[in-house]
Amino acid sequence: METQEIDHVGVVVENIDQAIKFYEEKLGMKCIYKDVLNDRGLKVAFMRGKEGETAIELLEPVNHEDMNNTVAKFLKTKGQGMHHLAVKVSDISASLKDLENKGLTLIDKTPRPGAMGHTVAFVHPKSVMGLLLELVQH
Ligand SMILES: C[C@@H](C(=O)O)C(=O)SCCNC(=O)CCNC(=O)[C@H](O)C(C)(C)COP(=O)(O)OP(=O)(O)OC[C@H]1O[C@@H](n2cnc3c(N)ncnc32)[C@H](O)[C@@H]1OP(=O)(O)O
Repeated sequence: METQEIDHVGVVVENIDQAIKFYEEKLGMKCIYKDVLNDRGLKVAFMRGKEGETAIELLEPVNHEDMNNTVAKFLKTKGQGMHHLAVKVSDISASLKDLENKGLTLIDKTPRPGAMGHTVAFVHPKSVMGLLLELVQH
């Protein structure tokens, strides 16, 4: 597969509204998108700098006690912080097939809808040197 660019870095936070305020006031970033993904049990917000295209995706679980929610589980066990790296690709299905052929472990065998109307799929951190990798196709 070919990575087009780093799309975003996922960061898990305790309180998304406080986090947005922090990124705006302390780091001078702008919130370009905010949503609640009810099917995923997640509140998400995308933050961007003045010139860059690469975003920070803030993630807060809707229900912090739901240990079936991977983000709630992450928050409980590891605390706030970096969660995943998302790279943009032009053909996500072909990229998944390529990674599988190269021996990487796919979490999502087929792409699914993600935030901002994009299509996404995750690759297991155990097969990416400890990094939870997300493929994104716009
Ligand atoms: C909206 C959408 C979008 O962008 O559009 C999103 O962002 S959704 C963002 C949220 N969705 C996702 O993250 C979906 C993909 N993620 C997953 O399916 C899960 O989080 C897994 C990565 C499979 C981990 O789940 P699991 O229940 O197995 O967790 P676990 O706590 O038992 O962890 C198993 C092993 O993986 C490691 N591990 C867990 N989460 C990790 C992470 N974020 N980065 C790196 N390593 C991680 C643990 O330390 C552990 O290693 P040891 O065994 O060495 O202790």
